[in-house]
Amino acid sequence: MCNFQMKKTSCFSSFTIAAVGFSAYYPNFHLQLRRVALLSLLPTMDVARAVSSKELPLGLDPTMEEEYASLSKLLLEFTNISNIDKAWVFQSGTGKDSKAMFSISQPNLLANKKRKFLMSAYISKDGGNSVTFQWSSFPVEMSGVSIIVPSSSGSKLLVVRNPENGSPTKFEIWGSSGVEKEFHIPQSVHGSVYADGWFEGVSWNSDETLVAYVAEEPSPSKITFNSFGYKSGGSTQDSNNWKGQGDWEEGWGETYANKRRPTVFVINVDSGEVRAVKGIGRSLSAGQVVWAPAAEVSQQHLVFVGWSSSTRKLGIKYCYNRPCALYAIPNPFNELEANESGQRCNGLEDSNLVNLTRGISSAFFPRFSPDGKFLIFLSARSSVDSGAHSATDSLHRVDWPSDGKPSSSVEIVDVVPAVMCAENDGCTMVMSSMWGSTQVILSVDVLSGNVFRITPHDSNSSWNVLSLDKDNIIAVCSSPIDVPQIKYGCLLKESAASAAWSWQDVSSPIVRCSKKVQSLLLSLQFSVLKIPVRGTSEDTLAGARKPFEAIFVSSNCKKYDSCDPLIVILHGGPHSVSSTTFSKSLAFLSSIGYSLLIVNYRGSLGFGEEALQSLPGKVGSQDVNDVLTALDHVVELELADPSKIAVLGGSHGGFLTTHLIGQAPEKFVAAAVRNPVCNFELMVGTTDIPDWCFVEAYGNEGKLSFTEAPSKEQLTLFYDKSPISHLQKVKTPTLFLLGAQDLRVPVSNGLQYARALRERGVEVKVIVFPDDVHAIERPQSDYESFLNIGVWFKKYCNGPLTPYLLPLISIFLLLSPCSGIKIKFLENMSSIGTPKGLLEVGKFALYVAIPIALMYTFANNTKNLQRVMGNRSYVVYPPEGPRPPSPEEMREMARELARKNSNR
Ligand SMILES: CC(=O)N[C@@H](C)C(=O)N[C@@H](C)C(=O)O
Repeated sequence: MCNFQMKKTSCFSSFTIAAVGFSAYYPNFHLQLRRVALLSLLPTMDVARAVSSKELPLGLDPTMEEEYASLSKLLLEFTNISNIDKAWVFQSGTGKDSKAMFSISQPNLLANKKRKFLMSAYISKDGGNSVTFQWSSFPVEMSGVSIIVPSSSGSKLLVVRNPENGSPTKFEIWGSSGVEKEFHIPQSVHGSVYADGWFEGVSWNSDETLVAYVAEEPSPSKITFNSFGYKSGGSTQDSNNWKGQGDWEEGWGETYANKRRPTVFVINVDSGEVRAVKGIGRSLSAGQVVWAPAAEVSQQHLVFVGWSSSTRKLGIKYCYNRPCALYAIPNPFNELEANESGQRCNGLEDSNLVNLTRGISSAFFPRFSPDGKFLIFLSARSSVDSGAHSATDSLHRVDWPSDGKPSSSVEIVDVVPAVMCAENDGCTMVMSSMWGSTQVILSVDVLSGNVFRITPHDSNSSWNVLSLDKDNIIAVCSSPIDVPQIKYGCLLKESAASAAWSWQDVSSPIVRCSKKVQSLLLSLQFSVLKIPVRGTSEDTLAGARKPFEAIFVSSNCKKYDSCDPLIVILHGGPHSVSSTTFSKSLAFLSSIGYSLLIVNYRGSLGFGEEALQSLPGKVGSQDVNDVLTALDHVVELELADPSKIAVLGGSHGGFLTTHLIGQAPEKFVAAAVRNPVCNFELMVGTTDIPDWCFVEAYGNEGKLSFTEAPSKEQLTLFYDKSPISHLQKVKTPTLFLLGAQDLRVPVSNGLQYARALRERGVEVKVIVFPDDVHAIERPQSDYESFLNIGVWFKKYCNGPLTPYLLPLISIFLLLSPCSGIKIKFLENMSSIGTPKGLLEVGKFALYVAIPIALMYTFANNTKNLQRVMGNRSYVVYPPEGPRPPSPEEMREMARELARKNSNR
């Protein structure tokens, strides 16, 4: 097994490779007072507000206040669950045992930041395949830390603290007994170190004396004015002068507002000297830097990814379709070559800069094999060439020259090409990757391209690599109903073809949840449903005819005769995927009495390129129909009650949600959207990715017709394909959650649609988060969003009166109208043998039977009982009566249904 590590998301689609120091680090949030602008557009609420405006805060629905309070408590318990972000393993001197360090995060709601901490464990092996983890007693908080990266020997730890308010960036070098060195790098040298998970790259060289990293270039000097006008030469700012703005410079869009160009620096960790890597022209944004192997340290090169931007920089977040290449450049501490570079290039590209991947439109996540023989990288060329923002990635290899001197004529070998049509033959992919709706761990032989799925084939849970411990794997496994669990995987047989892995549960104190959350999760079940495609045409390629998937989460203590309300959940992109990974917010929704139908409609990642590419040009129809097909499927299986269906989606998922309430207005009792795309025509002129509107609306030819100045005809098509064109039919009450700083789907899209619904008298509630971007994931905003989603759906799916209705009707029937019948019945007792008497007996039986049946249904419906009596405590009653269908039974029912459908 190759002992270098790669991981994450979607081998059919987008792999990412996580080596040391490269993963989802959360930017250092600034402490802010929460300012949530809440704009209620609900006309019917005005009366209620008039009554209780003194007592209730703005936007709180008086009829739902109790619900709001109880759900807010439960949501806190879900929110507090920790997340394992990364792990590193260090070998002990004896080589037998090892030590692991885990980086963990947890929302800190009061500070509105992520709390980050480290937890260590000593791993001892018993000689067989069994391991024991001895954990440190407490985690250690890393406050104000942007990045931590241990050196490969594990003897040094780099800690980077990014500046707030223009102060210097702090670099700390820690040893086992404390801080050994601390360096402050002023803004005149560079700005913040990139810690975004994309441009980000931090790499120790082999003798652990230098660290290469990516940071914002220093601010350019600005034009100065004083009371005489323009002042040539500039000066520091004081009360006698002021700085002009100068030219506006394009940025990389969403989440990169106000970030300066990423470029490469190297710091000497002994002296603290920092050198910018010379020779990278201004038209290149650089990221993901790593050291290349070399026979001598003085000859070392750096390899990095360069994104060229001679024209407009289009948004790069979630967009793998931006062309990029791998470059090699000499180490700036190699005096001779660096000085020559500096003199030669003068800010332009240098002849020492070698483009290693000329023959391919995309190359990123470079990693070297431990023996230094291979450079492995990913390519999103399917995305670049088609224009789809994310598509099926491929894996490539370059044989690194033995003299360590890179050349642009290296041959690029395809190790794992993009998968066109997903097959179920068991071993198609690489590393940690999406496999349909589940994330699996795969191993690949980079020479032969052989790929093995090494996580259990019968597991519907999602698995992710955290770190390698020599040839063993530390992984994390979770599902919609199981919080993340650490697993330790050992290779049982070396023979690659029959590679078998044993996976051991590692007990850990990290991901603990409250007893209440545990008991709620125990009452849930989930399965992955295969949904047969409806309405294909002759042009539909094989990969787009295959069933797509939906994850179905439901209560396991429910009876056949009643269904919980269902929330249809729709991911964005559209080329992303909802996996079976644990999600705190979705687990919260399923725990408060909803079934979830999480649809991976065609176009999602993880199902092969043909299925994915079937969507561009057909958004608003093919994806909408897939969702309706999935919905009909669960209704036919009697897993959902068609009168209690809500829908929730963000971004493109919000596009689908608003399309669904317009195109199928009878089907949904409530909807909630997060930064929804409601109007392409408006979006195309305001978003950071106008090319996305062209590709999704027109299909792949949209890549060619993309222009910054759309024609009247193009704008008309954009309107016609948008949810706003179905607005007149909408009647579903809809909750809008909007981030005011969203550059991807600017807030105007959601606001325009919400205002138009209000104008038509549809119930609408809008919450705008003033400091949030597209993802609305700052802790307080995320919390308030899902609390409101829970309450909104409660209000419309099972409003406060619903659970009381059955017993009320029963009592009414038993007591009032029945009395007359009872008297008549008694009066007619004498004539019981006559037809008239028999009629009265019949009527009497009916009037008694109906309420008794209603009461019986009500009493048997443990969920209703729970809602009436247990809303505050969330007691889960043990199941009574027949068991609900198990996931396997559900699958069998689905197969049966598919057989019936195909016979029709
Ligand atoms: C490419 C992209 O950002 N598309 C948006 C419209 C979108 O749907 N975004 C996804 C990634 C989201 O979930 O926010």
